[in-house]
Amino acid sequence: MQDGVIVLLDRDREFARHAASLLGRKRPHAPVKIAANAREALEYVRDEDVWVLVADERLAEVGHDILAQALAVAPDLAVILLTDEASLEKAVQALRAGAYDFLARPVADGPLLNTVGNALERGRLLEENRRLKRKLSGGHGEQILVGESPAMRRLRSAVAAVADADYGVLIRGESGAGKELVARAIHGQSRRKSGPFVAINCPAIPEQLLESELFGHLKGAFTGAVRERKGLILEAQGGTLLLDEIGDISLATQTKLLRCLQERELRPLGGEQTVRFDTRILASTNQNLEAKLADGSFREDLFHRLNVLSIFVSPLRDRREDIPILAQTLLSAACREIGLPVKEIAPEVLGYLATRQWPGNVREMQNIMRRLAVFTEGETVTMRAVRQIEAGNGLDGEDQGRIAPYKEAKESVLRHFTAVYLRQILASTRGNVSAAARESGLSRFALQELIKKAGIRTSQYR
Ligand SMILES: Nc1ncnc2c1ncn2[C@@H]1O[C@H](COP(=O)(O)OP(=O)(O)OP(=O)(O)O)[C@@H](O)[C@H]1O
Repeated sequence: MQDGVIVLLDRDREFARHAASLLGRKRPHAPVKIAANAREALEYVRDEDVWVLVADERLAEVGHDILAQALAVAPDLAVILLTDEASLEKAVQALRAGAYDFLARPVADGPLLNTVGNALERGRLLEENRRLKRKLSGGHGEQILVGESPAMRRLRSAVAAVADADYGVLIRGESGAGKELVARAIHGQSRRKSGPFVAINCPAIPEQLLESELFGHLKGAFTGAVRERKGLILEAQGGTLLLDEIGDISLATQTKLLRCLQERELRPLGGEQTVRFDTRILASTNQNLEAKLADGSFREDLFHRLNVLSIFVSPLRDRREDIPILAQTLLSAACREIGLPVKEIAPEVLGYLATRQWPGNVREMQNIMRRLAVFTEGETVTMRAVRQIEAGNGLDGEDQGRIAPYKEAKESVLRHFTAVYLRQILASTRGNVSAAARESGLSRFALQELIKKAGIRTSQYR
């Protein structure tokens, strides 16, 4: 993988040329540019993915001006100042002004290579950091309950009312209606908000493992327990645990859960000692628990423990006025998730979505918006795109039902893939083609050709 650019700006042209050739040989992953003056250096910083600027402090004209200007454009830039004398005062001045380091003349090859090498290493770490951040964004961090229908307003008031009570809350509603989001909102508005929020989807865990997931186990507690495990109730210590889809847990686990909720302490599998915990337990279900109470498959005493307070999340069909704002919010989030510019939804699409059936509720809408974000070519989502998506075809589906010849179908897939890929990478490098070339492993020229062919304007991403 290539590093970012190194820019050299020195009044001593001879030294600049020597430094460029030395760095070119010893730090071959970083392109080196010699700037003729401060203005040109700043242009490089603005237009290219510059990681390191080695600048003559005297060329900076008025003191550290170039430093301030360069850092204003690229706050992560490492500026190495070349000073005329090695004095503590100089060093302190430069570092205070935001320089990464300084080198006193005459600059020997060793210190130059070391200092620039360290700055490049820092650039790599920053880049990696940005990459991880991009990956992580789109998590549940700032999600809020969107919607202005009376049902949604009532839901938000209910969340606010129960948030601080610290009792159990049973959150009911159809699948995909937003029960987990409500649980997160309760946690986020409670005094436990700085503690962890943990959710466990109970039916997804095999019955014999659920107890150890919840209460933890000691090493050797059962075959396969090769090391001690804490259990989710303790992992959510100081915070909130959501038991998602509580309806189907076995009577044995129900009994253990009830005891632990009553005593506020638990005993890990294979352990003798009990451990006290301070975790708020919320539960959700899309089932008719009353019917389960009646046929004895759910314990009444546990039901009352979990259901001290109860919140109902209505299905999307009962709050259709929320559909347009939800659709736009979910589409924007999906675009951000994959690093594309935010798209708009055409009015006739909003009209259609508002009348459509939503058996999978908000989750179904989220899936559709994610697909539309990827497969919509322009800035606006049209009915044509929606029809393609709903026909289970994210591609050029003008002739539904027709099987295209292999070559044509492959090209169509490739064209879509390339367009999505280019948009994604340009968004992540904010339209910087050199950085995009580096990240993609393509040459700048090849990338530029692809961009041209796809009819994408890079300026749109700056
Ligand atoms: N009012 C809302 N505003 C914004 N996003 C929402 C809203 N309701 C649901 N979502 C989003 O829709 C998706 C499905 O919601 P969630 O997982 O909370 O549903 P659920 O009822 O817990 O589903 P399940 O019963 O299948 O577990 C989530 O990504 C959630 O963030």
